[in-house]
Amino acid sequence: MPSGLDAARASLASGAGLVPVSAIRLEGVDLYYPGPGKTRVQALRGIDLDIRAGEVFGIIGRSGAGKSSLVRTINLLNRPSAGRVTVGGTELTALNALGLRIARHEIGMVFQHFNLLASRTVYGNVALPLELAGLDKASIRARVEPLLDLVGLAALSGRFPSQISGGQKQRVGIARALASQPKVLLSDEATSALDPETTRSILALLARINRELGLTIVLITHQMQVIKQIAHRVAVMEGGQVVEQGPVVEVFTHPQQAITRSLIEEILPRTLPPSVREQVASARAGLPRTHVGRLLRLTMSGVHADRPVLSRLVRQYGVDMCLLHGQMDAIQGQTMGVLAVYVTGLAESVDAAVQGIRDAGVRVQDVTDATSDLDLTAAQE
Ligand SMILES: Nc1ncnc2c1ncn2[C@@H]1O[C@H](COP(=O)(O)OP(=O)(O)OP(=O)(O)O)[C@@H](O)[C@H]1O
Repeated sequence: MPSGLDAARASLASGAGLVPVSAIRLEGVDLYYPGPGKTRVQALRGIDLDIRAGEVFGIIGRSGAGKSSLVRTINLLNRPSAGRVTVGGTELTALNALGLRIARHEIGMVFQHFNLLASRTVYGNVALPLELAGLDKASIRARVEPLLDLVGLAALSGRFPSQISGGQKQRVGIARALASQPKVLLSDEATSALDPETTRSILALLARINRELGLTIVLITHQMQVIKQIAHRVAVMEGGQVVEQGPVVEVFTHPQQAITRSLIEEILPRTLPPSVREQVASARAGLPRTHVGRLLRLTMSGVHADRPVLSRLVRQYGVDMCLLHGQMDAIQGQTMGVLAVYVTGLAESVDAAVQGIRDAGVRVQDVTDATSDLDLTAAQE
C-alpha cells in the first residue's frame, strides 16, 4: 500500500510538467486601493521579487506593511496598478479572466481564519474545489483520501469544522489548498490564530510538504519565529516596499534595516538587562590602570558558532573573557547566536583578541560606551 505521502506525491507529480527555476516573479509591482473621496491608498511600491521553485520564501513585516496586499497580488486577487506578475512561467497580468481562472489552479492558498465551510465535513471541505472543477466521485476520493492521510486527518474525515481544533482546521485548509495540485502554496498568516505548539506542528507539516512534494511555499507572517522555523529566504516589508531580502541566516546575522533588527529582537535579544550593565560599570571602575575592559556584542553564524574561537583567544592573548548574556539558536541547520562578553586585559592583548575574533568570521561590535543598552546605532564596528 502506498503511504498517503507517496500517493499525494505521485498525484502532484503527475500534474507537474516542467518546473521553471523561477516559480514567482514580481517586477515593478504597484498597488493602489481606493481611498476616501477620490484619493488612492498606495499599498505596494515597486515590488521586485524572484521566488525560486521549491523554496519556502517568507515575507515579514509589521501590521500595515503590505504583506496581505502582496500575497493577494501573487494570485491577482489584487490586480496591480503597474508591473508584472509571473507564476510558473505564465504572466498572470497578461491573461484574460478565463486564462486567469485556469492559471489560479496552480496556486493554492491557506488563510489565517481557515475559511472552511461549516456545513461540510472535513472530507467535504477538501473535496469542494474538485467538485467545482467537475471531477467524478471516484477521482475525488482518490485525490482527497491521500491528502487527508498526509495532513493526519484520515480518522476525522466525517467531522464538521465545529468539531475539530484550530490546528486541525488549518490541516483541512492545507489539504484543500493541495487538492487542485498547485505548484505554489500561498500562506497568509496561516498560524497567527494558533498557539505556539500548534504553530510549530503546522509549520512542520508545511516544511514536510515543501521538502517531500517540492512545492514552492510563500509564507506571510509578522513573526520572525515562523520565518526562523521554515523559510529559506526572507523579504522584509515596510511601507509597501521590500526593504531587505536574502537567505534567512544572512538576514538574521547581518540585518541592514532598523525594522529588520527590531523583528529579529523577538528571537535574538539585542538589549542587556540593566543589572548586567551595572556589573560592567563597577568592574571597569575596579580595573588596574594597565588594563582595559571592553563590552562586546558578538554575532556568530554558521560554522563559526561551533569552533572554540573564544577559549583559544583567551589562552593565546592572556585576556579574561566573561560571558554576560546571549542566546544561541539553530536556523536552517546552522548555529547562530548573539553573545555579550566583557573582555579585560592589557590594551594590546584585548585589541589582538578582538582582531582574532573578527578574523574567525565573528561580527564584533564594541558597545562599551553605548548608553542604555546594546543599541546598534551606538555600537562601534
Ligand atoms: N481594501 C483596502 N482598501 C483600502 N486600503 C487598504 C485595503 N486593504 C489594505 N489597505 C491598506 O493597505 C496597507 C497595507 O495593508 P495590508 O493588509 O496589505 O498590510 P499587512 O502587512 O498585511 O497588515 P496586517 O499584518 O495587519 O494584515 C495598509 O495601509 C492598509 O490600511
